Amino acid sequence: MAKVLVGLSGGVDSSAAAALLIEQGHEVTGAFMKNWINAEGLPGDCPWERDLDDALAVARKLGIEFRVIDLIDQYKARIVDYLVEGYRSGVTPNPDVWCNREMKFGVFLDYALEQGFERVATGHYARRRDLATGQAAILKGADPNKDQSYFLSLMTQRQASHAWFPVGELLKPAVREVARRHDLPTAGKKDSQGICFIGEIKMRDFIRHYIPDSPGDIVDASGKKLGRHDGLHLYTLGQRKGHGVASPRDGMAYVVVAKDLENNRLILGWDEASTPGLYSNRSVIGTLSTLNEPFDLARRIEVLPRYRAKPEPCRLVPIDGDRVELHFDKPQRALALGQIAAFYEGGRLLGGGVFQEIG
Ligand SMILES: Nc1ncnc2c1ncn2[C@@H]1O[C@H](COP(=O)(O)OP(=O)(O)OP(=O)(O)O)[C@@H](O)[C@H]1O
Repeated sequence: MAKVLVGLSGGVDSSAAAALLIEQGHEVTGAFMKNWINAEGLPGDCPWERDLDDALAVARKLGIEFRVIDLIDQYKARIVDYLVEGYRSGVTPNPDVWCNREMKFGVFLDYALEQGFERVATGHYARRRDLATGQAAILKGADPNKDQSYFLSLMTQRQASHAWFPVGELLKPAVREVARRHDLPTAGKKDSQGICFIGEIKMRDFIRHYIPDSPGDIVDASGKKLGRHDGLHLYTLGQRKGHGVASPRDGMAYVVVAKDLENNRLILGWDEASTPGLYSNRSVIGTLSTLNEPFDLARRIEVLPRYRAKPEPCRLVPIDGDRVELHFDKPQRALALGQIAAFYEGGRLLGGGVFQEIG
């Protein structure tokens, strides 16, 4: 039996995680992290109060202690600032990955350990295993449609050793069944959308609140003007929609192939393999983080260059400290600076890093 602090988000997954731990005989406390309360009134729905009510109702139903932990300042410093800085500098940040490392298994885990808990559990779809070496490994979740191990790819061994993911062993329908069995008010609640904690606020509205528009020209590779953009930070490499330029070629879309930061120009090209800049089979990965041991470079591994991507065979070559060269077997479309690469061997998560150079 262990003393566990469960992150109750007010969703069905974390509710079921708490119920499963109780069934297994652990001493469970629930906690809601108050990270983002939309104090600045951004447009969109930020349902944190509803989520807090739901989390409290679940804890009551399960008969467990419930705490609300105010992490607003830490969330601002560790996630919001990172997000805004990333967009300001023209890269594509991934707040969900950083949130696990910095918040749920960062500040929240530190709080839990200080308070005498041995573990932090969440409703992530991932599996944790004890290795013969005494270390903890993270595997993909049992439900291939829900696997969230990608978001855990920057976690450290210390963090993983204190983590539990009870619903990761189950398929989603079975998770809802656990919630129904315990008559939890979240059993039928629909899955949340939007970025970590910011609820249903659209990323574009979020960015616009912090970074003023900076309009400029949209051009093709030859420099011919195709239209106007609102600011380079509002576009992502490979983006097909939202740039407002209709393609004159049947069945062939215009996509974002580059950002010319110096001249504030957005460059579009055809969505095909021969378009310069759109496909690449080499990149530099920085902030490399490994879960169990440094990568054995002789081994063939796979990488997810983004969430829900297909695993791609790849090879790593060390550069220095926490940087490696990543070579894909096949050229990849629209790799974006700032995004996270998650490395796997079969179903096991090896670690991850940040795209720092492409091509
Ligand atoms: N505000 C929060 N307070 C406490 N824990 C949280 C909070 N937000 C997320 N978590 C924890 O992190 C897990 C993954 O978060 P994510 O936002 O991906 O939720 P989810 O997959 O929609 O799960 P859920 O159905 O539990 O909301 C949650 O299952 C929960 O354990």
